[in-house]
Amino acid sequence: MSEQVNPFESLQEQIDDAAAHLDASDDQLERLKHPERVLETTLSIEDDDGSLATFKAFRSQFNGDRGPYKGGIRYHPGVTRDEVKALSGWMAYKCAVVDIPYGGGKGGIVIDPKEYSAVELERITRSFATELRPLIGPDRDIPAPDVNTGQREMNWIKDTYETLENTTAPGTVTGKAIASGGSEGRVEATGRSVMLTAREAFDYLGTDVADATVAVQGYGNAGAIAARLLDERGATVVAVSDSSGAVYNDDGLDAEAVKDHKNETGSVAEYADADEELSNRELLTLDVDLLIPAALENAIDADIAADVAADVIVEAANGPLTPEADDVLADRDVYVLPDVLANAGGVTVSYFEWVQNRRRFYWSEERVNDELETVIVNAFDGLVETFEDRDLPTFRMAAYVVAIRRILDAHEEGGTFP
Ligand SMILES: NC(=O)C1=CN([C@@H]2O[C@H](COP(=O)(O)OP(=O)(O)OC[C@H]3O[C@@H](n4cnc5c(N)ncnc54)[C@H](OP(=O)(O)O)[C@@H]3O)[C@@H](O)[C@H]2O)C=CC1
Ligand SMILES: O=C(O)CCC(=O)C(=O)O
Repeated sequence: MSEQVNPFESLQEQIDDAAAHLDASDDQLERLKHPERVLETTLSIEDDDGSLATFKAFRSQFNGDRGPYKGGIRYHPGVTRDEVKALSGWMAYKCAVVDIPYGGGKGGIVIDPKEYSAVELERITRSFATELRPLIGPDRDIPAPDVNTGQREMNWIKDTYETLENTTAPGTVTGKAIASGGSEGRVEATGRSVMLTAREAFDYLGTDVADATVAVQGYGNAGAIAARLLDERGATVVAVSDSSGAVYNDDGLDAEAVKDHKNETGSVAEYADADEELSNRELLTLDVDLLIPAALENAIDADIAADVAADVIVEAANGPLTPEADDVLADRDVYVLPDVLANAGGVTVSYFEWVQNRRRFYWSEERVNDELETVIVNAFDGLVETFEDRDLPTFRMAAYVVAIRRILDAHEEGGTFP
């Protein structure tokens, strides 16, 4: 991955590009290029050997014009302040694209969780939750899972918050286990919106995703579930990867069996039914119909973009293309369905979870999936309408035009507090 591209600068460049297509002043747009506030803190815990261990951690609250800040918490050694700021901005634009009543936030801890025991991770998470407590809450800022976090971490955050506040407030955090007030369908939601976006995109282009060959980079929550749902629809998933490598089978991989293999061994590598192992670059430049980057930012730079052979890219990850790669792919007429639409299923079902928590009334999985489909299809249709009516260069630009207008409208309606 190209280290030198700063995701926060990429986000700001995207807003600058959108400016040409918007009726908004420079000052209005400047406000939408920076977070409203960022918490930077150092967590310290006693590790299993009794020594002190410290970790840098961040929470960025980007924009709250449309509702409480909302977004995941990432555990990764590559987390930086600027990465978290960028991810919080993409959350604000994403929530506006799918028109759910949230602003954008994101958090992260600089840690490789694979190096710590479950007990240590619980201490670290509870320490972070304690630092976050004054900032979060069901009407302030609502964390959720991201890379290397899931139900377990969300349950710990909820429990810490509720204990310190002496209350029950399950809507303080989403992506919880069902027994802790989670929603049916949340675990699958991000992969489901990737599948729905791919389905709609192929339909728009006059083909059927069921006939598509697919490569997926990243085999965690977003990537593995998108692969499974596409496999179930009849698409042929020929290649998948994780941080240890990539596997390929010309006749198609069984997405669920690859996941079982990864659960057993920790990696997709050496999956028995693979014809061959590929490098990361080989996977990203495979001659497939659909490429799904589902790992981290900057996975595809201009150099790789020049060799991408897929017709359609659906961004499951946040910010997987550098701005230069975006330009190269637009010039080459590769259709890119942007992250702020394609992976918005996660935050959409988080919104459903929050609604259910507030009403203390829980929905069936069928209802969750139906309502998610309506949100994603409506957002897709709105984006296509803007793309065509305004003759915009990319779907990403259409998404920013829609989202920025919605955020500015909310801000203007709110008036000015001196
Ligand atoms: N979880 C969610 O609800 C949402 C997630 N997203 C975005 O989706 C992306 C993935 O998140 P998520 O699936 O939750 O995270 P996970 O931690 O569940 O999975 C991340 C996957 O990416 C793999 N990976 C990491 N580095 C590389 C690399 N260099 N090459 C190939 N694979 C790599 C990891 O490999 P390994 O398993 O070997 O570590 C893992 O399989 C992120 O951009 C996230 O922000 C967006 C919306 C919602
Ligand atoms: O579910 C959520 O609130 C946010 C998920 C997330 O972090 C993302 O969409 O990038």
